Amino acid sequence: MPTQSVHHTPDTSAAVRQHAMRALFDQFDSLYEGAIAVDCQGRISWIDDKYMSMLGLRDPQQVLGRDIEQVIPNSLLREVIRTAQPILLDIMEFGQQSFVVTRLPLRDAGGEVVGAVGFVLYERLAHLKPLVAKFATLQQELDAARRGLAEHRRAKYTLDQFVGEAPATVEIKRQARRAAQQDVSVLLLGETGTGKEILANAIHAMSARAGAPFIGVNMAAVPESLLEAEFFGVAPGAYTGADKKAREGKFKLADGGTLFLDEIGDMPLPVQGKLLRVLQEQEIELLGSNKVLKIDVRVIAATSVDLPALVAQGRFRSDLYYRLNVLPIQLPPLRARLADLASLCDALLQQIFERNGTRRRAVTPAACALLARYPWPGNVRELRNVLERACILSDRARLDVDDFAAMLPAEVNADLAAGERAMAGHDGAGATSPASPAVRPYAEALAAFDRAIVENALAAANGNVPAAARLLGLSRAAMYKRVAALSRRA
Ligand SMILES: Nc1ncnc2c1ncn2[C@@H]1O[C@H](COP(=O)(O)OP(=O)(O)OP(=O)(O)O)[C@@H](O)[C@H]1O
Repeated sequence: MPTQSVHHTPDTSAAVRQHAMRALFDQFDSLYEGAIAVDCQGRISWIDDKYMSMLGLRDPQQVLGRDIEQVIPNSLLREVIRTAQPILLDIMEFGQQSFVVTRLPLRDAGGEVVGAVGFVLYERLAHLKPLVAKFATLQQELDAARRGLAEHRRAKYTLDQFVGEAPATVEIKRQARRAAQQDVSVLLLGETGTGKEILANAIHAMSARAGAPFIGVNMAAVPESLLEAEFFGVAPGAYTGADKKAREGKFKLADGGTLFLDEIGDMPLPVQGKLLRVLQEQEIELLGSNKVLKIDVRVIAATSVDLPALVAQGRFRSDLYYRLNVLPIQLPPLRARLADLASLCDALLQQIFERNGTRRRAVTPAACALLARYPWPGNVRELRNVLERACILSDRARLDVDDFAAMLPAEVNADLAAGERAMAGHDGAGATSPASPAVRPYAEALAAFDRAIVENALAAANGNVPAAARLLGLSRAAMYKRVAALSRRA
């Protein structure tokens, strides 16, 4: 078949184009729900009646001349002017509604962008409905994920979860309540596993910041090279080859809430300087940009090391130490509040029961007496580990002395046996005999305990230090320090 071609003169082309434009405009006029135009500075220059009624406005004078974002916060008309490019199809949120919109730049006779016009096409285009429905589902999923994340960032613990009634524990709780009422830095001091993180959570949960996030960073767990990015965030494309997207730092995530800095003694000196500046100025600078962000964060720091000693050695900045040490709270080790042992066992066994779903256990008074003879270098965390292991190894509902004996150093059991013999008068030398093998100078006995505990754990872990640290509920750093100290003493 011969192909037929139609030739148009320039005159007929222009006429067809004009006709098509008119038809398109007539069609378009009945299709859109509202239209708005802005000038080249993003100020509203025109709005039609339909858009006015969608926005609940009566008089155009209420909006004419105002910045577009003041009336339609999510408008991208300014972006259209900046790029001189249309956004042909988009979904724009307005309050609870989602509008399907199209945005076009407006040009003058010379082609210069002099403004932009936006149309709302919502629902008139039936084939967009599945897209809108999909968008609504995704939006709901995103909202749910955001709620979940916010929930996750709330404080996990309250003061009720800080178990104990010993006078020292009651005093700590009193200090925590006071700290919650004051919006100042708090420094929690205490050996590993004494409950510093629980207390930090509880202070946040009782403070005016309770509705905002509680964000924790453990200085010992983040490699030094990543700490700054972790804290302050990264600007988009800050590094070549790195994430092109911006990454929010912990300070930004904690904005309005509390930032918990665990093991602050492990913070490298350069980061200490930056932290001090942030605390003083309450603003952060994203890595890879000179953009400064205002933030409002309360810091609770914690340490298990002697910070003044680090200051004296030049490993911790004294100005930062004073800045953090506004309100210090000293958490005593478990061995100094043995009156809490029974209620701690009870609460921890309840937690283990809830988590593992096995039978609910208790500890006999005799077993509690045995546990009280152990100095607990890993404190409550170690107690929890020991109870958890006993629950795995024993079938008894009431855990007894022999359920724990194998887990504790021989010295603890020997002391108990000697004590029992002495009480029963079977050692031939009388209950108060000074020659009893169990009695020796406190420091010497403690050192022997320490050695036995570490050796015991190392043997159980086949010499693997991190595994032994886990068994004892100690941090790896704390365990390495103990092993080094023992080999120095040996
Ligand atoms: N008073 C307490 N009541 C109940 N549980 C406690 C208490 N103190 C500590 N724990 C438990 O012991 C474990 C260690 O507590 P936490 O992490 O708060 O200690 P920490 O002092 O922050 O330790 P680290 O210095 O090693 O980070 C957690 O499982 C916690 O639930």
